[in-house]
Amino acid sequence: MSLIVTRNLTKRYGSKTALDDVSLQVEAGAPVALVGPNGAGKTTLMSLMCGYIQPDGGSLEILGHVPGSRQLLGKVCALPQDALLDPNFSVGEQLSFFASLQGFSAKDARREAERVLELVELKDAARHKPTALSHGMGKRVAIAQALIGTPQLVLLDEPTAGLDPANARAVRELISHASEQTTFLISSHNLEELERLCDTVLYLDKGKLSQSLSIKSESVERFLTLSLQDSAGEELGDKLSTLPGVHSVKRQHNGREFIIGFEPASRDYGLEKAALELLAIEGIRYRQLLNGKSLEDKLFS
Ligand SMILES: Nc1ncnc2c1ncn2[C@@H]1O[C@H](COP(=O)(O)OP(=O)(O)OP(=O)(O)O)[C@@H](O)[C@H]1O
Repeated sequence: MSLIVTRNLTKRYGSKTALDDVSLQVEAGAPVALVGPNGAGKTTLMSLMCGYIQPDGGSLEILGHVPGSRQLLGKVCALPQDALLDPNFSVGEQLSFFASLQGFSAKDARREAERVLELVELKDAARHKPTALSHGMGKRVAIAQALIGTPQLVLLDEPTAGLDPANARAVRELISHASEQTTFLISSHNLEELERLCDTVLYLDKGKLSQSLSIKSESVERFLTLSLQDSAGEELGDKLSTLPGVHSVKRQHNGREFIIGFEPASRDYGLEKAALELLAIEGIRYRQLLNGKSLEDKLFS
């Protein structure tokens, strides 16, 4: 059974249509990205999935049930963008309480709190009050809260917003790790991060699902993305076009990036070598040479 199915899902706030006829299907598995500009309807879609608000048209089912129904208790969890814990109780007490709300006995609830804190590598934080935690630790605790009871679907809104690179990486790693049991739907503006984590991207724009693409299924072999330290002119594009197997070169970001399309048959790393040799001859310094297009390019080119 599909994890999420929406058919012609529509939500209005007064005269504003926040979600417009959205039909999509998500299967359980690797994390799914939900992207789109500000006001595109991402939070609205997540709120509908949580059952916090009701649709005005169409249908939405999670694991075959209407959001908010008893059958989904403990199976769907959400980490809102600004999840807050009560400053008056210790982290362990609060997580045990949330576990008991899901039906765990008092003893099992304490164990479950310990288990999820261990998952986010914050076992020692159990006795601390939330005010004693750094922002990054607080975010990890909130994710631990979302993992109580090993739900089948966890909705994450900007899970690494405001985190330093080390904490952001820790959060990404724990999402990857927990993905073996739980499917994450991640709303974020950080495309680079989503690309690392997710297999599928849902792109909302002005309330409409304008694209749904599988990042992994697209052949990553047919493009190279060359990023330079400084910008280079069209001449570099012309020279790259003459390399064996190249069928297109797109210059972008004021000449700081070139997307090189090439024939899959020429996939023997010869092209990478030839491109790097060309840069060396031209005295052009590069930042990186990546296989495939960035998610940004896939969505917007
Ligand atoms: N409670 C509300 N009342 C009226 N309009 C709302 C309400 N919530 C959202 N909207 C409007 O619905 C549209 C979709 O908003 P939503 O918050 O779902 O977008 P979003 O994609 O999450 O945006 P962001 O990336 O800025 O968080 C916006 O135009 C927003 O102004």
